[in-house]
Amino acid sequence: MSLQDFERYPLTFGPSPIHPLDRLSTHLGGARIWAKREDVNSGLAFGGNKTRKLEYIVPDILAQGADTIVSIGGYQSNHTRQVAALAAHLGLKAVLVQEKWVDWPDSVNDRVGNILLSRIMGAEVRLDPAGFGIGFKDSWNQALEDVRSAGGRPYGIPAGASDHPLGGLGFANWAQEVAQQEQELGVFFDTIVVCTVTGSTHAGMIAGFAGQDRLRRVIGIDASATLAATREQVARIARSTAELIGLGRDLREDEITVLEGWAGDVYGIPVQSTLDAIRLTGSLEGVIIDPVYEGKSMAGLIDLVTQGEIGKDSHVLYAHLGGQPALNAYSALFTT
Ligand SMILES: Cc1ncc(COP(=O)(O)O)c(CNC2(C(=O)O)CC2)c1O
Repeated sequence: MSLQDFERYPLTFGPSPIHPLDRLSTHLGGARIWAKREDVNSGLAFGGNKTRKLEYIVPDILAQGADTIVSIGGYQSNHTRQVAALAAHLGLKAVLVQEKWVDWPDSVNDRVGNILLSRIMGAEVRLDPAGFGIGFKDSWNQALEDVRSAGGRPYGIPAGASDHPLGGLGFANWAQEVAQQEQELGVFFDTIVVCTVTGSTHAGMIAGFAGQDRLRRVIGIDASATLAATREQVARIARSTAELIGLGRDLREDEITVLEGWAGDVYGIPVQSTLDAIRLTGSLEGVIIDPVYEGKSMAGLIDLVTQGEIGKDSHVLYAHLGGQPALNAYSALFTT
């Protein structure tokens, strides 16, 4: 089998754009930094990395004749918002379990940003007091059972669409798309930097790039603050995806890199480096990143470039995976 053997249901406009971040690169005085923009990849409710993953899951949803998609995330989950958009697009129902993944002192957490959008798109939003975790949750299983009991035909998508058998294909395809765009741009991105939480974005990239001729580093920046669990999940999904697409060899340990240091103590709570990265990227490039995910991966990129871990001669590609709607739940951090 190869990636081309898997049906993809297009939800994106086509290849997501790649552009240089030259003011940021000059400011940091090191590698040339570029961004690949999943935050503008689709017309479905601001798109994002999950929309790419869902392209490979839709054929299975349709083949199973499901009438309701059931998924899970935190109150400000970008994933569940993208599932709501997909359900609306396909004419299906959506049941979204939104757990209290972030103990954030703002009264609007469950009323603005992503959860607001999901409600607008007609999803059934179920608030649940359970805390953060990237594994399978009882609340999700219960939601599936409830749909069945009501006579519905549910299709379950786990958190982040990561621990789904097809969850890594979207970003294995992303890796092929990057190789194509490098030809057009006349550049080679020796380093990729990506935020990692439930893992299949990063894992798909690892599997996709592993089959290419030129070696490159794919650096995951942990934003889960549950590093061991995320490292295990990335490795497991990368290996299963590599097998699905017929890589034909085992992945080496050095192909699976998840770095800690920018997640802070708990998932979903920005730390100073997160806020600094958000303001720097915003003020130098007019590019908006969020406090839960991309602000943490950009903080990692900034340190790796300024410390020379990513060399001055490198071209580093920053995966901007979306996430901006959640900023509305963190507005108290940006009052000046
Ligand atoms: C904007 C953004 N950037 C990076 C990530 C991390 O991707 P992975 O979960 O595939 O590792 C998310 C995930 N979000 C989750 C969600 O529920 O939104 C799955 C956690 C993301 O939304």
